[in-house]
Amino acid sequence: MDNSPDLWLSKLPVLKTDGSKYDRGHCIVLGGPVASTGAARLAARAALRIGAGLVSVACDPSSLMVYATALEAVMTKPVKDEAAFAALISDPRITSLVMGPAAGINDRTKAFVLAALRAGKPCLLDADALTVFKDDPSQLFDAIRSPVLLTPHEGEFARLFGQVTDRASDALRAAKTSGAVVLLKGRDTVIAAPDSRLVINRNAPPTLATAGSGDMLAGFAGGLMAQGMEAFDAACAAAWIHAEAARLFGPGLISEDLSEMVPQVLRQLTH
Ligand SMILES: NC(=O)C1=CN([C@@H]2O[C@H](COP(=O)(O)OP(=O)(O)OC[C@H]3O[C@@H](n4cnc5c(N)ncnc54)[C@H](O)[C@@H]3O)[C@@H](O)[C@H]2O)[C@@H](O)CC1
Ligand SMILES: Nc1ncnc2c1ncn2[C@@H]1O[C@H](COP(=O)(O)OP(=O)(O)O)[C@@H](O)[C@H]1O
Repeated sequence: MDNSPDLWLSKLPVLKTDGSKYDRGHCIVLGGPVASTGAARLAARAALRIGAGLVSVACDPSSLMVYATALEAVMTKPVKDEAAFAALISDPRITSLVMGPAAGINDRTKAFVLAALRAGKPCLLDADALTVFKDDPSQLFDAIRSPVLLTPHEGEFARLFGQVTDRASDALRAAKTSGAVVLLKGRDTVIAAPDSRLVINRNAPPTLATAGSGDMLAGFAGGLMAQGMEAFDAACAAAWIHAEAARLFGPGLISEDLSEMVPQVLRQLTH
């Protein structure tokens, strides 16, 4: 089935007139090391723009100053180790986690992902949060119990599930194997659920082939999950909104522009 707003428009978060920011969810984005903070910052901004009430970047104390000076509405939380991270996300007001964009391919990222999955929070895993399991993908699949969305590009997909040959059937197989919703990125993005739901997103322009656009997509989907949207619906909505934002912006797009186009896309969708 092709993706369109008909599939998820009625499930987009609706604001309570007397609600507070806490009613709109709190998304935690895992920050990376000091030399590569951009990807998590893009994802955090995207999560905020799509409507999460609060967004925090959780990062090592050594990179805190970079995040703290570069971010305004997004908050920062220093977490020195896995125990500190587990304590942070145990707060019931934390409603989703986005992990992976430039997080680092190392044991720390792996331990934090496993801690997040143990906590049972809705999790979006992308980029390095997938690559860290390339030597033992079953360690990741065995840990998946909560609602999880995996958002690999074809290179990341191959590390966990093998080379892509048929995008739709490979994504479905991956969703069943992992127990997670799988969003396989590309010109046409395939979204597959373990219960065999399958949607193909076809409105993406080639201007999206630019560094960081996948990080923005992660933030959009994670931000919708923070507001209570189910992982599959959040993936479909995020993929469509991401592509529509790029289409409306037109030539010269850089990833930063995507979050700034969200108000226009949402206005068109909801009026
Ligand atoms: N501003 C930033 O800080 C940015 C940081 N990024 C981070 O940089 C790290 C490396 O990301 P990469 O995406 O380069 O991934 P990787 O370095 O993990 O993989 C790239 C390799 O995968 C293979 N591949 C196959 N299909 C591919 C496809 N459709 N797209 C890309 N590669 C494909 C290629 O062999 C390519 O060399 C990640 O942590 C990522 O989050 C990127 O997101 C770009 C922006
Ligand atoms: N040729 C293309 N046409 C349309 N969309 C594309 C094209 N190439 C990449 N994209 C989209 O751009 C995004 C790239 O994400 P990703 O590969 O993770 O990049 P990055 O790691 O730089 O963020 C994905 O959403 C993907 O679907």
